[in-house]
This record gives sequence, C-alpha cells and structure tokens, in this order.
Amino acid sequence: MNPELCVVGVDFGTLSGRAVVVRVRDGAELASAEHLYAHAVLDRELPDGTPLPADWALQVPADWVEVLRTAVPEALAAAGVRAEQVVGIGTDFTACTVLPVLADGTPLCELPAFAARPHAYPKLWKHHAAQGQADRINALAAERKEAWLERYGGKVSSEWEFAKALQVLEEDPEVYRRTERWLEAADWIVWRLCGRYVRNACTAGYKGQYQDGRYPSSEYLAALHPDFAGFVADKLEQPIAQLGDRAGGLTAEAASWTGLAEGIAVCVGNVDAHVTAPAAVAVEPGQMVAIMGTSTCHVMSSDRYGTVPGMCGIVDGGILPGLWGYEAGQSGVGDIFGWFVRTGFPAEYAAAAEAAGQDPHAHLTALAARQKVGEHGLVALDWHSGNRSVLVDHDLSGVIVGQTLATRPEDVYRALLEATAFGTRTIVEAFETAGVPVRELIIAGGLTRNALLMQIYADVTRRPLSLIGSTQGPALGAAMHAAVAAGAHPDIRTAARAMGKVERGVYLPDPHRAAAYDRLYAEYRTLHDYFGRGANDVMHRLRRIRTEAS
Ligand SMILES: Nc1ncnc2c1ncn2[C@@H]1O[C@H](COP(=O)(O)OP(=O)(O)O)[C@@H](O)[C@H]1O
Ligand SMILES: O=C(CO)[C@@H](O)[C@@H](O)COP(=O)(O)O
Repeated sequence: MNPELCVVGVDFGTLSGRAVVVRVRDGAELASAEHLYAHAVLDRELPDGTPLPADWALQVPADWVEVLRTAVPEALAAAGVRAEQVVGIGTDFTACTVLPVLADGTPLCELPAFAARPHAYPKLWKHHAAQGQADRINALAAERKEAWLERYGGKVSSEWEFAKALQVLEEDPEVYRRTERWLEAADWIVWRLCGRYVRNACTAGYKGQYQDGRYPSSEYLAALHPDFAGFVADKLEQPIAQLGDRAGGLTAEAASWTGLAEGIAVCVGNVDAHVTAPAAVAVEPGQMVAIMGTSTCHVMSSDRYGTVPGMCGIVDGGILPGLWGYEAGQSGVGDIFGWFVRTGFPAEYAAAAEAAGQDPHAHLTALAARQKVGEHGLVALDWHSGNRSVLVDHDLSGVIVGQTLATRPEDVYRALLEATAFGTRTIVEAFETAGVPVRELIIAGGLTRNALLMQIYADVTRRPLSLIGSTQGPALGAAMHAAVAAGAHPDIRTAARAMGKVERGVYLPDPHRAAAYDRLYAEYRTLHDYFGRGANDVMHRLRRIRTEAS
C-alpha cells in the first residue's frame, strides 16, 4: 500500500464542522480544522427575526456547505497533503437532523417565499417540539401491534423523521406539500458532494423506522393523519446504500470548494455516534461506545437480539455489517453542564476562575473534585433536555433534590455530573437485563477531557473505562469509512484495526466510592420512576401550564 495515501473525514456536529486529514496506512491524524456555523442553532428566532416557540431547534444548510469550503482546505493545507494523495472523503452528521427539499435538493428555506417559515428549515436532532406527534405515533403503533415498534424499545422518539414530518404536515401544510424529499442532513451533504441522493442504511433504520426492508405501512400512516398516507412513497423512499459504500465521485463543484480532486470516492453518509465505534476499534460484540458531548449516544454491536426497553433502536448492520447495532442515548449531558455554567456561576466564581486561568467548567470541576461522594447531600435527574433512554419522553425536565442555603455551585455541578452517570448506568443495566451483554465501556467525545467526570462514570458503573485515542472520533470514523469506500481497506473491521485508536483501563472503579454511589443511585432510580413513569405527572402538567401562559 502506498504509505502516503490519505482520506478526509468531516464531522458535522451541533455547533461546528470539523475536517481531519487521516493517513490510510495507520490512521495518523495529520491535521484538522474547525468551522463554527455562522447561525449555530436557531432556537429563539429565524435569521430574519421571526420568533420560534419553545423546544424548537433549527439549522441553516448554507452553514454546513461553508464547512466544506473552509475547514477542508484549511485541514489539507495544515497537513501539507497534496490533493492527489487524497483518495476519498467521508462525512458524519448529527441525527436525526432532517430537512425539506425540492427534487433537486434545494432546501425549502432557501426559497425566498419560505425564508420566514420555520417549518422550511432543517430540524436539528434536539428539536423537541414534536413530542405530541411522537406520542400519537407510539400510541397508534402499540394499539395496532405494529411489528417495528419493538425494534425501538417500545417507543420512537420525537427527535425522529416521522414525528418531525408529521409536525410539519399538521402545523404548516403548505410547506409539507412543497416538500418533494424529506431527508437526513447526513444524506443531503453527500448529495452536495457527489451529486447523487443515496439514503444511508444507518439513519434509515434508526431514525426512519426502516426495518426488514420496509417502512411503516401507508394504512398505519393514514390512521395517523389522512394526508400522511403517502409520506413514505412521495417524500421519503430512496435507494438505500450500506455504510462504507461509495455514493459517487466528487463533483467538479465540490472539488472547487474543498481543494480535493474531482472524482475521488465520496462515502455514503453516516451518523456521528455510530461512525465513532470503529474509530474506537469497537468491532466486537458487546463493546459499548458512549460518545459524550452536548448529548451522549451509546452505540454497541451485538450478536444477540434482545428487545431492550427504551433504547433508541436496533438495526441489522446499523453500525457494523453482520451484527445487530444498538443505540441508546441521553439527550442532554454537556448541554446540562453548559446550562449550569451559564446560569449558576456567580461573579465571585468567575473572578476566581479567571485568576486561576481556568474556564468555568474546569473551575467548578476542580472545586467539586475535593468532595467525598455524597458530601453535597444532593441527587439530580439529568432530564433538562428530556429523556431519550430509557423513558423516551422529551417533556420530562430536570430535578435537583436536597438543596439548602449552604448548597454551593460546585455541589450542584457535581450532582449534575453524577446524574448523567446514573443515566448511563440505567441504560447499561437495561441492556444487561434484556440479555444483551455489555462487555466493555469505551468513552469518546469532548467530555473525555474532564477527568473527574470520567472517574465518576467508572465508579458509578463499576466498570473500567477505555478511552478512544482521538479527540476527533467521529471525523476519524468518517475518514475510515472513506478509506473503505475508496477501496484502500477491504472492509471497516480491517480499517478499524489499522486506523482506530483505543486505550484500555484508563479509569478504574474504586470499590469504596462505588459502594457510596450505589446508595445515591438507588435514590436516583426512585426519583426516576416516580417522575418518569407516571406516579407524579407534575412535569407534564408544568409544561402544559407553560404553553398556556406563553
Ligand atoms: N470541562 C468540561 N466539563 C464538562 N462539560 C464541559 C466541559 N467543557 C465543555 N463542556 C460542555 O460540553 C459540551 C461540548 O461538548 P463537545 O464534545 O465539545 O461538543 P459536541 O457535542 O458538539 O461535539 C458543551 O455542552 C459544554 O457545556
Ligand atoms: O442522536 C445522535 C445520533 O443518533 C447525535 O447525533 C446527537 O445526539 C448529537 O450528538 P452531539 O451531542 O452533538 O455529539
């Protein structure tokens, strides 16, 4: 193999896109570049000032294209790599991030007539305003005993393709009528790169309810809403390609944006979480990868089929060919810590952090690290962005129990770190109880930089933590899939062994702290079931009161 061959991976995250130039031979990351989306997340208003209701989260497609025009050439230049050395480009995206387009791929929000229509914009994964539609999708599927429902742990999420599309139909029927294709951003960006719309098997399965070669039937869709009957045939259906397949060759236009050579392999789209598994060399059954950032996704391949209540989905070959791919997740993790830093970080703490040269997270983490387990007297529920697994309810909200006049910011911060660890333990236990063993826990994502958080996860789960050996896991995974699409590696397992990076046993559980956490976890589970399983519906009532008041 030519040792100089390279591939480019581009990770489209929540706030930015990151491009990495990777050597095919050994996965060396030669250089990377980041481009922040100019419009970030539209959660209060459209670019023209049109206000948005609560729980909305939109994006602007031109921001994604800008990543191709800026981050890719910057990364290439920084790597000192010539275009001729690069044999392929692969991408990954947040999901389900989904948008309405015309038949030629033009986003509806780019048509002047629709620029002020919120439903014409891409709905970001964390757009949680379609919970009502998701509830009806679930109730009807349960009533009709739809076979696909068990593949989603008994409930599909409001974050996914059908709930979001139904919301468009019901709230802006004109936008729905003009929508010629309803597609994942993961596939839209590949379309922009190679000029072909190919639907990827990962989002089709996890976010598009495509199971065993079919979507939910038109009879079922008609029972949801008569005008929804043709949704699959008219707007969704598209040939599906497997992960690591070549979607097409780079177009002349995309070559001019990126500085790459026209015609090189463009890999089929993929999801940020799923693509990270091979980047962390998680290619064997039972290796769970938790990608921890704004949110956490838990992905795992297994040779066992089990219906795990409240997981996001199980898709045949959804992560790796030949194995069942499982996904579960927590909708808010880093986002919750970020919310607390924005709202609960007093001026005297800011001054102390500045004097110590620490950012607010590092400052609160350093203070929280001085405490013994349980010393703050708090337990929290990590539902500030709803609950994706195992309750699948985005109308749930956060709770902190035990606050007194002596409670300090670092106490609450630590309780929030712990709450997310309890959420992960709840997910791991759901898998094991369902007979799907979790043999190893590997952590990836930006939050690996918080050593206290990592130690808490090891203690709470009573497991040694392996860490991915890259700060750009999704982009590395996307690049590995590009290497497969370009024929530089025969399959993703071979690519993972050559290019992936993992370090084992980086954090080990401490038995004393683990025992102390067992007691707090028991409290967490009590609150979890009390507020989350209907004993006290206060969170739903408050949400209704909020809607009526606004
Ligand atoms: N040191 C830290 N400890 C805990 N959380 C942090 C820290 N630094 C940033 N965060 C939070 O992590 C999130 C960013 O995670 P990151 O992995 O960088 O991004 P993304 O999920 O978009 O890829 C933000 O929500 C931020 O509030
Ligand atoms: O839900 C998925 C994947 O299924 C993620 O794309 C979504 O949680 C966003 O991930 P980030 O927190 O931005 O890394």
